[in-house]
This record gives sequence, structure tokens and C-alpha cells, in this order.
Amino acid sequence: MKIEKVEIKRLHLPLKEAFEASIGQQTKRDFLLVSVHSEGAVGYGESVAMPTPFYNEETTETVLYMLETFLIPKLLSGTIESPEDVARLFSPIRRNQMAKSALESAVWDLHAKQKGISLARALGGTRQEIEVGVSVGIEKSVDAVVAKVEGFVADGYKKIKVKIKPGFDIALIEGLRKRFGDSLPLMADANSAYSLDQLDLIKELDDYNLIMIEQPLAHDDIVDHARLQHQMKTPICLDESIHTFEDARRAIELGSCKIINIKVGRVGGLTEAKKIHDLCLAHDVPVWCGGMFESGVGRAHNIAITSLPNFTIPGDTATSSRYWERDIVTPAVEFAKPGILAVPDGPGIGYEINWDVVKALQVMEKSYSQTNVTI
Ligand SMILES: O=C(O)CCC(=O)C1=CC=C[C@@H](O)[C@@H]1C(=O)O
Ligand SMILES: [Mg+2]
Repeated sequence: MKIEKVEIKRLHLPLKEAFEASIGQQTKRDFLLVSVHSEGAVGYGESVAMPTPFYNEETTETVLYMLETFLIPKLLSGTIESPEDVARLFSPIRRNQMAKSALESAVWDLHAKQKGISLARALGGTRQEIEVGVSVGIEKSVDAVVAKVEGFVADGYKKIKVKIKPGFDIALIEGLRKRFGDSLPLMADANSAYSLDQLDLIKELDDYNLIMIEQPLAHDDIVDHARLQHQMKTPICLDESIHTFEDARRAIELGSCKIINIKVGRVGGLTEAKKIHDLCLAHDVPVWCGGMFESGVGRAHNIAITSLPNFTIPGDTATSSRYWERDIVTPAVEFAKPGILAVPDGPGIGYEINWDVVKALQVMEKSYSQTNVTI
């Protein structure tokens, strides 16, 4: 497969409503839509980095820089037999996983389209339908979160994840359990807002039958998380700490978590995501697909990877209408049944780009071909 051309469009996609976590507030997606071209076929990917480096170190600007300066020249000048080769091609470049993933996932889509099969099938997916959860941000009061959750439960979401931070944690979980009882599939995500100094406080969360607590401690830690996991019955799930297969292997070996959140962008693309999935399957560690407020393009990649067998916990792959007035794909991503998405079986990601919406949101576009880049 020879990639002849890469295009990048930068889009500003407003969220229907602001989303707050311990790492700050978000009102829109500022992201890159990436397309890769070969022999008349086009594959699409999306950069999931945020405009600010508060979730991880990458930003929309650093992704653009890495793509233009290193990754696109490498892809255009190299030869690849399969999408797995892209990760190998990029391996001399350290980190910058979200930049790598934007291109690599587009090549996966292209590959599946060229073979005339769905991306899910190309990845080895086995499910035709996936269960879906929803991530709920921090609000002004516990009652305000309860009201939001009420709507999502009525919509049929199969898992409720709430964001917590010191001062907005125990009372929130208690309020939710009071209103919805013990059977609500509930989890909490702290985005690294705690340290082991707050061990007693974190341990209080053990009383609420949570499915898991996501990333309570530092974003770059697996040692303290292991200490914490050994003292808690609630499974710890790692998000920010896992960037590679090796990170996952070490975390499992140390006992730092019992569940892993796989975000395709955070781990550098679909090839690494699949490797982490396989490792976790071999170690009886269930996984689920996290979200980064993806547009329909990144969401389609998430749906495809979630069709693999060890994605046994509903992911943060909510519907388009949970986030956007108008998504950039058609059809929009909507439930087949309450809380259930159908895995598309058309070629590649299985959604078309809605170019009218893209045009309306586009703030920049660039094109790269073999004639105008050097490595
Ligand atoms: O709905 C989604 O896409 C998930 C949103 C979500 O919870 C997150 C997205 C990005 C950074 C964080 O705030 C958070 C997470 O840590 O999973
Ligand atoms: Mg998280």
C-alpha cells in the first residue's frame, strides 16, 4: 500500500453543553480530521488531543506539528504492507501517541475499505452490537448530577461514569446510590485528582459497590496505584497511566489495576490498542473503550475496536446526540436499541463524512503529497 496524499482539516465542533472534570472544563472539540489517500480509496482518522495539555501532554497544535514535521513525511516516503507496519514505521519517534494514532487509524480505515470489509472485521472483532455507557461531568451540585443521570438512565445507557474530585466525591456517590439504588452500574473517574495521602478518603469509596474507580492517583504512576489496589476491594482502572503495551504489561504485573480503559488515541493507534486488548484477555483483565469526545470519525474507530471479545464493560462511546447538534458523519451514531450500538458492517468505518457539516466547522485545511515534503 502506497500512501499518495494526506489531508488535514482542523475543525471546531461545539459541544451541546460544557463538560467539567477535575482537569478543567471543555466547551468544544478543536481537532484534526485526517484523510489518507491511496489508489482512489480514502481512509479517515481523527486526532483526539485536546487544545490544552491537561489530560496528557499533547495538544491540537503539537499533534499538527508532529504530523507535518515527522509523521506524514515518514508515511509518504515509506512503504507499508499492512496497517500494522505504520506503528513500526513510527516507532523511532518517541511518544506523541495521539499524533501517531490520527494517521494510523486512518490507514486502518483505508485498508479495510480496500479489502471491502468493515474496520471491525479487519481488527478481528466478533460482536455485531456493543453496550454503551456515558460519562457525566461535574456539576454545581449533587442534585444537578442526579438530574443528569436520571436522563441517561431513561435513555438506556448501560453504565454511568461520574467525574469526581476532592470535595465532590463521597456525597455525590452517596446521593446517586440513594436515588438509584445499588443496582445502577456506576463508576467514578478522578483524572488523577488524589494522592495516597488521601487513602482514608479514597477507601470510603469501597462502600458503594462501584464497578471501578478510574485513575485516582497520578497520571504517570503505577506504583502507588498498586499500593492502593492491594488495599481496596473496588477494582482500580487505569486510563492516563497506560500509553503502550509495555505500560499495560507492567501495570498488570505489579497489580496496579484490575481493569484497563483503552483509548485508541492515548495508546498510539488501533494496532497497539489491539495488542493491549490481547494482553489483558490473556491475564483476565477486562477492558473497555474510553472516549475523548470524538466526532463520528473517532467514535466509529472506537465502536470497531469495542467489537473485540475482551471489551466486556460498556465504553464511553455515547451517541452523537449526547455531544453534538450535528455530527460530521452520516448517519449520526445513534442507538439501535436503548444502550446498544450496532457495529457497522459496511466497508471501513461504515459511516460517510458529512462534508456540509465539515465545511461549516473547518478553520484550516492542508494537503501533503510526496512532491512537497521531505523527511
Ligand atoms: O464521553 C466521552 O468521550 C468521555 C469523556 C471523558 O470522560 C473524558 C474525556 C477526556 C478526558 C477526561 O475528561 C475524560 C476521561 O478521563 O475519560
Ligand atoms: Mg478517564
